[in-house]
Amino acid sequence: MSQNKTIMEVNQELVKERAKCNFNVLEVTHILDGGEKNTLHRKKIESIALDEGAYKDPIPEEYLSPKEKYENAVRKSCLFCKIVKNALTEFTGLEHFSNFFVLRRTADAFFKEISPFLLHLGMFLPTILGQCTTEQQAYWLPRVLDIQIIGTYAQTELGHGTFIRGLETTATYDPETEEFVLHSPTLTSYKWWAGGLGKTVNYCIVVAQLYTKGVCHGTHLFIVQIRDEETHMPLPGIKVGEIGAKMGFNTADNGYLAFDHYRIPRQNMMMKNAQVLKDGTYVKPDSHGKLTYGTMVLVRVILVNEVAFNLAKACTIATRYSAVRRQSQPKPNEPEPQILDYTTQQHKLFICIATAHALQLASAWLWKTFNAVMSDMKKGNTDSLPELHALSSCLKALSTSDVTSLIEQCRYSCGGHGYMLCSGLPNIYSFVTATRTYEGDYTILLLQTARFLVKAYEQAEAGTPVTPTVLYLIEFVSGKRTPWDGSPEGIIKSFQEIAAGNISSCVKSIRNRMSSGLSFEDAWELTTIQLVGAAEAHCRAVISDTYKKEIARITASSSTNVKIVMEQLVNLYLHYWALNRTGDLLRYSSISGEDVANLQMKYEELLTLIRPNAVGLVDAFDLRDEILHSALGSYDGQVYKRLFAEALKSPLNQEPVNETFHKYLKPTMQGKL
Ligand SMILES: CCCCCCCC/C=C\CCCC(=O)SCCNC(=O)CCNC(=O)[C@H](O)C(C)(C)COP(=O)(O)OP(=O)(O)OC[C@H]1O[C@@H](n2cnc3c(N)ncnc32)[C@H](O)[C@@H]1OP(=O)(O)O
Ligand SMILES: Cc1cc2nc3c(=O)[nH]c(=O)nc-3n(C[C@H](O)[C@H](O)[C@H](O)COP(=O)(O)OP(=O)(O)OC[C@H]3O[C@@H](n4cnc5c(N)ncnc54)[C@H](O)[C@@H]3O)c2cc1C
Repeated sequence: MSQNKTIMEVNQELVKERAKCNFNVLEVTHILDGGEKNTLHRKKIESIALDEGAYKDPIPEEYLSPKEKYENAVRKSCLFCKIVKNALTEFTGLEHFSNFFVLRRTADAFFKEISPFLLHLGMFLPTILGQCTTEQQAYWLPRVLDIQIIGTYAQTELGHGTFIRGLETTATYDPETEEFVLHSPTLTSYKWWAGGLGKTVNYCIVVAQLYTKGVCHGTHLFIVQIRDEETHMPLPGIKVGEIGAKMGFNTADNGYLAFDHYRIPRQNMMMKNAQVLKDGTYVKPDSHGKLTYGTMVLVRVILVNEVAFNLAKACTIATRYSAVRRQSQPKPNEPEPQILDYTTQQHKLFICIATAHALQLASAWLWKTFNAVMSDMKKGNTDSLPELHALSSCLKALSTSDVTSLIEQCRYSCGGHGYMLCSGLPNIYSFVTATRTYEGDYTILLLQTARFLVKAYEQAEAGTPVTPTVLYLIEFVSGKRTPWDGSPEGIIKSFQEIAAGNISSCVKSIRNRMSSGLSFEDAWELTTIQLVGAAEAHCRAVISDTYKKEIARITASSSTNVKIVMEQLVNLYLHYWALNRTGDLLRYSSISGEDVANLQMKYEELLTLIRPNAVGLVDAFDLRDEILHSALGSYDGQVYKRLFAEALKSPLNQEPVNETFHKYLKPTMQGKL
């Protein structure tokens, strides 16, 4: 286990916990990394980036002013890139993204909040890979990968984020000069939010309404230089700045951008899908109308992995702390128990461990699906894009929403100390809660999935084939039901029945509303609460099914105890969500009140079974202390020593008496103010 260089003796509570663990921790680490080779590769990159301690801050980030925080984050972004440059240049295509995940994870040691370069690697680079022609890539990629230029992705405007078709920035083609003229006609058309735009980047992908020969062809993507490469001054015709203080992301210099008839060369339109020829002729993409939305789909896929990783961090912190912390005295004359021994604490934490596994595996599966669809699309086949869009939308929505709640649950589980910034939990929370909004708001994305589900339901009714993730609809419309048996497979089946039942209810509501005279749009609108519920139920069934199948596949050759503990976590996940949805189960499956009571008993048994392995399970995430940034969650469990050491760093503790005593307190207390 690679750990922080500032070694303290390991707390005896954790020594005992580790001795109790009955499975091979490294074996589980390999499962989570996708194989031993990946673990070794990850550790190598972590070692290159972290062993020399370059991530360390002279002054803790939280005590810096906003400007100093930003400057420190830029310094460390450059340092990080310098250190991992070789790994960066391996990004020759999307298939090398495993490196990308490792680098993203390692970078957390450098940033308690966010790197101002996040969008350069997270969106600028992937958009160039996904939206540029081969010739354009040959021009831009070396500059991007070598960090000769730094870019971001500016789509959202002050007036519109969700509704992309409503964006107001225009790009009007001028055949005389073979240039596009970018313009921001209103205040609401100002680009708003792009990470790194405020002060860091000199290039930017801009999403704008394309006009040529007097016709608007909808939104397209353009690469735009916004700052001088030597002086970094905004170029004439560009208004750019930072949008101000936020709940998190404060080192990401999210920015605004406006254009005053700003000209860019024709070649700067990203032309993989649609083109504008020299004379202004527009060439439409011949396959799918939403290909310019490709980066959003990719980043939604990536975000499932991202939040799984953040949940792993949060539950590592909270579980280790709960093993060290003792509180209350339920039995007289006995020692105070470790808080991890309280069943309610196990209820708060073990679902977090199981969810981190479930989402990690679902994200790996989604990643494979994404690559398969991309490879089909290279051959001109876009048939599976709607299913990928529906899947990536609901998985992004549900994973970010679940993880946001569970991270907050981890903080609650650490009592008062969880509220300290040095616990690490507030920073993890403020980062993850934003993921629920950006790259497609929760409700919006579930409604996109619902569109797909309603269509799939109609196909199933009509007897036409449906895609793999909605096959369960065929059984449902044929009236076949599986009797409740309480097995893991049975629970998954019942989740599918809940999803199918919910979709069927939505379809009925829409049809009833339309037959009473409403338009489709109005009937749909009035049904949206149910539609969101149906998409959520579908996604829960997909995650549960994938989690169970992937664990069975991956652990087929694992040692017995690893198999057992992994299966316990799968069952815990299934029981937790079944109990959470008893209303739906009673409505759509054959479960009885007694079955619900049995489900509860089984759930509580699982908590007891998992308890001795809890610390081993979070150790298996193999998160270096430098990445955790937590006084509560470090590998050595020296919670109190670390909390006190953090308190001593407070600027208020650098002098015995603060000057406000002489200025205000003393005069007030002496009645002289
Ligand atoms: C390891 C790296 C770490 C993390 C990575 C980086 C993180 C960086 C941090 C922050 C980055 C934040 C970046 C951003 O937020 S960028 C801005 C993102 N914005 C959004 O996501 C906006 C959300 N809105 C939309 O996606 C769409 O506008 C919409 C809501 C889906 C509606 O679009 P539109 O009005 O054009 O479409 P319709 O509703 O009319 O639908 C028409 C049909 O098209 C289908 N559709 C829609 N989108 C897609 C798609 N992406 N792919 C395929 N198909 C799509 C839709 O379902 C309709 O189909 P139908 O068959 O029903 O007609
Ligand atoms: C930290 C952070 C970083 C970001 N980084 C970037 C970036 O780098 N680049 C970029 O371009 N953008 C970025 N964004 C912007 C982000 O993508 C948008 O904020 C997001 O897509 C939501 O859009 P909105 O803000 O317009 O919300 P709105 O659409 O105004 O949503 C407000 C509310 O209205 C509801 N609503 C809206 N439309 C409907 C509907 N049709 N039906 C039902 N309910 C609806 C939503 O569900 C939500 O509850 C970032 C945002 C954040 C918070």
